[in-house]
Amino acid sequence: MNKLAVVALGGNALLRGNQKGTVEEQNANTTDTLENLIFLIKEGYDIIIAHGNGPQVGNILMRNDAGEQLYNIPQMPLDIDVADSQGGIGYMIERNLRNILKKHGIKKDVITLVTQVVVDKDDPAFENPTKRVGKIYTKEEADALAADKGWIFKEEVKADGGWRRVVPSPRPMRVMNEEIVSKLAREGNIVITVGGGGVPVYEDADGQICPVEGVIDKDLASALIGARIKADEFYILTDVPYIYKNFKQPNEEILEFLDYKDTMELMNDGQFAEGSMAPKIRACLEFVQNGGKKSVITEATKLEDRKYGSKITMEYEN
Ligand SMILES: NC(=O)OP(=O)(O)O
Repeated sequence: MNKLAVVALGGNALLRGNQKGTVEEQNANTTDTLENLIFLIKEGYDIIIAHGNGPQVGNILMRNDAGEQLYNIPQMPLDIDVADSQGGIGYMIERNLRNILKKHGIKKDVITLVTQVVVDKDDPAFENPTKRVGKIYTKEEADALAADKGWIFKEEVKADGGWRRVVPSPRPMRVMNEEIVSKLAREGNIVITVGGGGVPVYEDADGQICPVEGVIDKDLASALIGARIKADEFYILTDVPYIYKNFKQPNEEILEFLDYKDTMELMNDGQFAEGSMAPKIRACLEFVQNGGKKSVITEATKLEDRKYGSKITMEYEN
C-alpha cells in the first residue's frame, strides 16, 4: 500500500495578505503552491489536500454585507459561506492541479468534496470568537466596523500587525465523509476535502444534521481526518520554513526535530503564538498522538528539500 499524506494549505498560500486578491493572483499562488506537491506524488504518496479559507470566507462575508446594503439581497449564514468557499477554492485547486499533473505527465484523477464536519453545538468557542477571517484593518477601520456592524475584531499577532474580524471556531469532532475520502485516496485519486476546516454541523436529538455558524480550524480538521483514516504523514504548509524557539528574538533557534513531550513543554511555556503557530502545532500533536507517524510544518517551496521543515513525531526521529 502507498504511503498516504494529508497536506494542509493555508488560506494565505492561495490569497496572500499583501495582495489585492484578484483571481489571477489566486490562480498564480495556487499553481506555485501545488507545483511543490509533485515530488510527493512522484515519490509514490497518495495525497489528500486540505485548505484554509480565512481570507476568502472573510471576503464572502463582506460581499454578503455589500449585497444586502446595495441590492437588498438576503445575507447567507456562515455555514453557506464556508460551503461557498470550499466549492470556489476547491475548484481552483482542482483545475490548476489537473493542469500541473498533465504538464508532468502524471495520470491521476482529482476530486473536490464539499465536506461537513460535526461539532458540539454547545462548544464554548461559540461564546468566544477567535478565528481570524478576511482582510487586515487598521485600528480605526476596525473600530468603525465594530461600531457600525457589531463585528468583533482581534489584533493580529504577526509582525505586520493590524486587526482582523474573528468568528467562532468550534472544535472538529467527526468528518462526515471520511470513509469516502479514504477509499478515493487509497485508490490513487487526489482528494480535496475539509476545505476551510469543513462546514460545521451538529446532529440533533432526531439525528437531523443542522448547520451552525463558525469557521473550523483547517489544521485541526486535517489532523482529525488524517488520523481517522490512518494517514502516514501530515504536512502543514505555511509561510516559514521551520518552527522556532524564541521566534524573532536575538536568541531565535530553529526547531527541526521534535517529540511530543518537548513540543508540549514548549507550547506550555508560551513559545508559540496563539492565532498563528500554536494551533498548527496543536494539530500536529493531535495527528501523531492519534496514530499518525509524522507531522511536518514548512513552507511550500521548501517541501521538496527534506532538510527543511520541523518534523514532529511521538518519539524523536533523528
Ligand atoms: N479555516 C481555516 O483554518 O482557514 P485559514 O487556514 O485560512 O485560517
